[in-house]
Amino acid sequence: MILESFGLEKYMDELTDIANYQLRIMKYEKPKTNEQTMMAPAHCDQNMMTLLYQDEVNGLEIQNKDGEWMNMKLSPSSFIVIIGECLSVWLNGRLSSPYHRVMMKGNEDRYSLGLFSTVREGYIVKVPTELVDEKNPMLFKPHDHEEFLKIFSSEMAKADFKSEVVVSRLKAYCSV
Ligand SMILES: O=C(O)CCC(=O)C(=O)O
Ligand SMILES: [Fe+2]
Repeated sequence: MILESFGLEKYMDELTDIANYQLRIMKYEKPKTNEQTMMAPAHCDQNMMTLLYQDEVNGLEIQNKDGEWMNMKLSPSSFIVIIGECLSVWLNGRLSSPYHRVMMKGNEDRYSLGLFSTVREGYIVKVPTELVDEKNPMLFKPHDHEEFLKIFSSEMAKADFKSEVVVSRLKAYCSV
């Protein structure tokens, strides 16, 4: 759908071939106090795309363009699709990657299921020429996403993750 909307259908096979998937089940234990508690700090996903499912215990919040946090109250049969920074870069910034976090209140544990798609090692993520013209200069240099992730995870391992703002790391890494 995204590729079609930008007239980039010819990249479908290439993006399918180079995709790597990781399925993760995440458990968030109920907060220890009655206060609204941040269980996953605000961040943008660094991968291509995330397909997310949360159980009846809500908690996912997405920031809108006005900077307000919106609680995603999804029906139990809904999935949410999150554009990752890597896809945003590949699209030369045409779509942005939403800033999101997990906030919880109450006395129930929360489970979510995420299918994270990324690109395989050695693949150079490069903005398609179709998205670059005089009005739309190339915003990002080609980059090896695995190389970026290695640097990113070592930075994250050293950082105090709870207070770290994980946003636009990739864009800073490969901006022109
Ligand atoms: O559990 C959730 O709803 C969100 C998890 C998330 O944002 C992530 O793992 O990147
Ligand atoms: Fe995320």
